[in-house]
Amino acid sequence: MSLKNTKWQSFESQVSLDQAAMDRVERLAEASIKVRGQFHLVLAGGSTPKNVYTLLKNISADWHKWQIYFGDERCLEPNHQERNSTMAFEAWLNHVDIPAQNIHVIPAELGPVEGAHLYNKTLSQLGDFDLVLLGLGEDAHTASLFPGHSWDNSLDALAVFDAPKPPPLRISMSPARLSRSKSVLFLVSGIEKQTAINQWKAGDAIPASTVTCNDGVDVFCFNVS
Ligand SMILES: O=C1O[C@H](COP(=O)(O)O)[C@@H](O)[C@H](O)[C@H]1O
Repeated sequence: MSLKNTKWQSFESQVSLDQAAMDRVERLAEASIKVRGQFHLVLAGGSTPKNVYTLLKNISADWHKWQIYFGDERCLEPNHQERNSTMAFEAWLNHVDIPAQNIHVIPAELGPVEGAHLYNKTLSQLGDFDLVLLGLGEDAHTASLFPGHSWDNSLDALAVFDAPKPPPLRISMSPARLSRSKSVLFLVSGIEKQTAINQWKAGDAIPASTVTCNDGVDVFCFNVS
């Protein structure tokens, strides 16, 4: 995507980044619920968003109007500690009143092919998201879109077989599906991600830069510049 359309914001501390991200989610939820009666949010996995999710469990929100999706999942048993959904449930979703049927977990325990097939069915009935949260790996991957892989952008959910970061079997939303959102927000913390940020800012074709948004992609950074 055009770098001009990427809005970089640096924070002085992890706490201030987490607070700003929580505020952004809360504000967009209120706005979406006001306009369309619902808020469709895609969650990032990994470790970076965990504090934001922990903060979100304490806000006051119209939880029944939230719909939750996952940008990617690792093909492991339900409740496995390495699953992205397990982290989100433990940090946040188990503690608020979002109805279970509004939380659309990727059925990754079925394996990449069957799981992606079923998640494609879930997503095919759906319009655009209101907010997509994403992270950035040291190798510049986002969701489970890894450098050197190719993606079928005609699909919403993709089977991933050879992720270089364990586990190798995963399911990911495609760049096209992640780009179907009113807002996109990346959360990036840690000096180990500096190389990936340099590549992104240099305009290299990295997975993170395949996700676009009409209103521009926001990138919240701490400890990278
Ligand atoms: O494996 C994954 O990694 C990325 C980055 O994770 P982080 O621990 O560096 O924050 C994450 O965005 C993705 O959802 C996850 O599956």
